[in-house]
Amino acid sequence: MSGAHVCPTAPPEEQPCIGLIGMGEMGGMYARRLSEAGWKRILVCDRPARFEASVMSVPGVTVVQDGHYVSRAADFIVYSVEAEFIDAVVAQYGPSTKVGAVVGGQTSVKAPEQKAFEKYLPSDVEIVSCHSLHGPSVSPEGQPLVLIQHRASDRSLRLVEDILRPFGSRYVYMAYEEHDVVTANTQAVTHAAFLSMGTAWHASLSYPWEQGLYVGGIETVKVNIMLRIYANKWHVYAGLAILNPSARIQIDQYSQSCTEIFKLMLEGKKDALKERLFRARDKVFPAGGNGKCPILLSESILDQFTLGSKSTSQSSAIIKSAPPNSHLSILAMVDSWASLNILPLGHLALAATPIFRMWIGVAEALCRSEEKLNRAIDAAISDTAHRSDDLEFVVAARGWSQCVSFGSFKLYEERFKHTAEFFKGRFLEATVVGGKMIKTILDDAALREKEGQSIITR
Ligand SMILES: NC(=O)C1=CN([C@@H]2O[C@H](COP(=O)(O)OP(=O)(O)OC[C@H]3O[C@@H](n4cnc5c(N)ncnc54)[C@H](OP(=O)(O)O)[C@@H]3O)[C@@H](O)[C@H]2O)C=CC1
Ligand SMILES: O=C(O)C(=O)Cc1ccc(O)cc1
Repeated sequence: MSGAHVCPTAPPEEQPCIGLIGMGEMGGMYARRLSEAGWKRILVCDRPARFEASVMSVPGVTVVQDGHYVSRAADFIVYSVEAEFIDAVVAQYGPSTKVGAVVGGQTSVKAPEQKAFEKYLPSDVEIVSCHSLHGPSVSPEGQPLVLIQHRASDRSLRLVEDILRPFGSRYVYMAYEEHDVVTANTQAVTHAAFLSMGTAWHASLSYPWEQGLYVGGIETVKVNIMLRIYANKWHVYAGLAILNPSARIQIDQYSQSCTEIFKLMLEGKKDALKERLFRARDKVFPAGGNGKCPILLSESILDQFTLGSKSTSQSSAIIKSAPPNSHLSILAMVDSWASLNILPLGHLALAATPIFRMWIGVAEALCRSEEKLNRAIDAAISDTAHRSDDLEFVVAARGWSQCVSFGSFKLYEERFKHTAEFFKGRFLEATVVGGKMIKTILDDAALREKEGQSIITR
């Protein structure tokens, strides 16, 4: 390719050839969006055994047998495969990469990807990696897209920027190492919390929002996101938890924080609990802070996204009668960040995934309100309505932490799929309602950011 900018309105012969290896959720989303943008030379493949099944009639997209056919022809190649397999896949196809091509990967954890690229890509191939910080069903417009100029000229970085520009994402430039620290800070504990919620509710054999528990306001966010995560691919969460060393430490601390807080609850040590949680609150959400407040919509708007509710009047009656919650999952998250001196609020502007944006919004809404925080602490000490769920939650958080520390993909897969199976019948509603909730929250945040108000107090 010449050094000039490339653009999808150019004649096909002047366009770069774009290669995608791995045609699952993210590879498929990239293929469709690149085609919609007008790119006309897109070569894609999945596993050779799926060649026939992968054939699609998307303008500009040609499905080929395997990664060799992609690698030898494409000017920019994105590997969108499981992090667990990136080494094996790059070992297989990397040496076939066209001289002078640029290679990147979509993996959520970059250490194994970097190692594989450095090991197997010929030295005349450049590396500009990427990572769309959102799931495949979220529009990339306005979302962060990490670009990593690792072993590459500015010209190659520009080629990748030009190719991905039609997504309308916001480029965030990072080094490989920084990527893994930032994504651990934003995703590790966030996912551990939702996975543990699912495991705990599954252990109780209940869909609590259908019985008047965990409904309305921030409870609605918990349920919707838990279901959203279990509806996604297990290996996405396994990869970023098991293969990112910073993530492991944080998931372990999360489980520790859950246990210690729960012990204070059982012992009725209200002063100690209060002192610990307020200290954590002050560290993670400092007074005055950056003048910004949570991304979260008002509780009444969130109420609209309650799952399983028959009518608005019925659901508001349920919400009013719902017992107060200790919010162990949220408070343990804030406590674990404070214990590890992590300030994830700082990543909000640059590198927040939609789920992290909402979840830290929930935590901030709880922590910045003395009244809400005191109510959660009172409930933790005196109200036993949620105690058995909290116990299950502590056990679940410990289980996930052990699973990650053992580094077992097999165990992770079994735990994940076992619980996903239990919630399967609720995924459709959660995808529709949760999708609307995410869109409403993100649109609201974007609007306010545009208006220069930044994030809210309402
Ligand atoms: N889903 C998400 O929310 C996000 C995921 N990511 C990252 O993107 C990557 C892909 O994730 P996602 O698309 O969700 O996962 P999928 O499982 O949907 O897609 C991965 C695809 O790659 C295929 N594959 C595996 N080995 C090969 C091979 N040798 N040649 C060609 N294809 C192969 C897989 O086949 P098989 O199933 O048979 O193994 C599968 O079809 C992961 O690293 C993930 O961490 C990043 C951002 C968001
Ligand atoms: O927003 C989240 O945390 C998600 O669960 C979706 C997701 C998963 C993996 C990524 O690498 C990026 C985004």
